[in-house]
Amino acid sequence: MIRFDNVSKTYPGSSGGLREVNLHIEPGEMVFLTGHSGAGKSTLLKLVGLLERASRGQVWVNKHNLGRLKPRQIPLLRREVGMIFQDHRLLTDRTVFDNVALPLVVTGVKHQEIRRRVQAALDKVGLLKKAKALPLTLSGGEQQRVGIARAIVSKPPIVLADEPTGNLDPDLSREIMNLFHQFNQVGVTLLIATHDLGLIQPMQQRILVLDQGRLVKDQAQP
Ligand SMILES: Nc1ncnc2c1ncn2[C@@H]1O[C@H](COP(=O)(O)OP(=O)(O)OP(=O)(O)O)[C@@H](O)[C@H]1O
Repeated sequence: MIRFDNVSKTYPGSSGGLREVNLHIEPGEMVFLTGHSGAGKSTLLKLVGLLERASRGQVWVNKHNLGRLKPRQIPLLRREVGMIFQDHRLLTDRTVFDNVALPLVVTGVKHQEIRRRVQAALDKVGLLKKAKALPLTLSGGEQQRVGIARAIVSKPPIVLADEPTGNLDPDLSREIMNLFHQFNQVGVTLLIATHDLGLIQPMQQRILVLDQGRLVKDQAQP
């Protein structure tokens, strides 16, 4: 589902990035990505989500070689990858419904279908009753769940999350992890970057460790 062949990423004027990363994630896996601050976790996710391009090597996502994508194929790939960020990135002047609907609106899905799918996504994250609320009237955990609903509304086979529990207390963090686990149970491939080892160790999933841009450990599911 996700493959890195000798992938390096350099940023102009920075020693950070990724160095010769090789990696293979099968369909339906749930994988955690960890490592010190600046180790390259966000960079790796951005390469999968096409927010950055590799400097060397090949990134494959759902059978597409990202270095060879034609411009018209980019929106298609974006629909196949849902992204969740620590800071939610919600539009504060739009309702919860409108925020979740956004990925469908930009790809021209019909009004009725949008309604049905947004309701289904909000139901999954337990926020149907908040559809008309504005994001800033919600708690941090609820805002994060809106971000998750937006990431899954187009039913992507791959979901990436960058520090999704970074601002949440331990109970809410476990709630979010349970949600991810439920998505994984229905076949979604998940790649989740986090510092929070205490949260991920009990989940008994595969853990990848980055150190200064190198993949230094790939610890299989026990
Ligand atoms: N757009 C950019 N321009 C220049 N350097 C960058 C850019 N993005 C990331 N870097 C550098 O690449 C390195 C890896 O950054 P990245 O954000 O991938 O790390 P991270 O493991 O996600 O860190 P954190 O846990 O602090 O979010 C860092 O040294 C960072 O300064």
